[in-house]
Amino acid sequence: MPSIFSYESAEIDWCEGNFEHSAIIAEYYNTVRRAISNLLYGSGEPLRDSLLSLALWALVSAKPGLLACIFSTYFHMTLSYVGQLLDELSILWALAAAYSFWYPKVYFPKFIKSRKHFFWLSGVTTLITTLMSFIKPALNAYVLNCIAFHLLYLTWRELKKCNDKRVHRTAAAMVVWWVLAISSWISDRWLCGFWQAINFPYFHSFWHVLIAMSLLYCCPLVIYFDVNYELPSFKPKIRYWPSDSWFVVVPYVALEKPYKQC
Ligand SMILES: CCCCCCCC/C=C\CCCCCCCC(=O)N[C@@H](CO)[C@H](O)/C=C/CCCCCCCCCCCCC
Ligand SMILES: [Ca+2]
Ligand SMILES: [Zn+2]
Repeated sequence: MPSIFSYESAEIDWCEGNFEHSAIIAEYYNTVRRAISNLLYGSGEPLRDSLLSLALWALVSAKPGLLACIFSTYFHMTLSYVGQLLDELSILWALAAAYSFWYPKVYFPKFIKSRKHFFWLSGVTTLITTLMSFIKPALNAYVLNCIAFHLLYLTWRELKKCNDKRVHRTAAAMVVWWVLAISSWISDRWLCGFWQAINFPYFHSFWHVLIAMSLLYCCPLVIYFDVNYELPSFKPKIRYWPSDSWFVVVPYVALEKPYKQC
């Protein structure tokens, strides 16, 4: 009986051939491109030019989210059962942390009266889903990806109330990158036979870069809406680095204190 740490003991195997480029890295391109997208994921941090967004970012999503990136790299190196579960559970916990801190109060269920209650609800839900993830690990990634549809719904509701063109541009970019990312993820899972027949089994490695790009736009949006709800004395602005005129930009949140009227 192979150990849960053994190479290729995971319930999932991606389209890329195993050990074709290295004796110790099972999926070379999935591992390398994962590492590159880690840099993308981390690169947005220094551009947040306010202590508040840095603190929030560091406190909540950067650490668990970066753990997801590290475990995903380990998963592709080994394709082990432990690697798969660490990858998926770290995403679950990163999402749970992000929801716990940043889910707008206006969307709380009626029986939830405070952020503290919502923390408890998130914690219990995360514990139950963590235990359930061991039942059929092959389904975990599909369930996790469905969370993106809830994020799309929340974005749609917030954009209906917002007239800031930059916010709309950032949300549109986030959705475009996510559509490209999820298309690559599904293509690798369901059309692997075709891609292997034409010797091009790299769509999952594209997923890693594309989902990192989508998150690069998602996180400033989340912080923007959070500041609007939680810090009404500040005026959040979405800005682009290096400048608006570039096609691919790194968005970040700038906090402008409105001028005192008196
Ligand atoms: C108020 C809510 C705020 C939410 C902010 C979002 C915080 C995101 C935190 C963590 C997400 C990390 C996702 C990176 C995944 C890297 C690991 C990976 O790719 N693993 C794969 C195997 O290598 C595995 O098959 C993937 C499993 C599913 C990943 C699900 C991603 C969650 C959805 C992220 C939302 C993207 C934003 C776009 C919304 C339209
Ligand atoms: Ca493979
Ligand atoms: Zn992957």
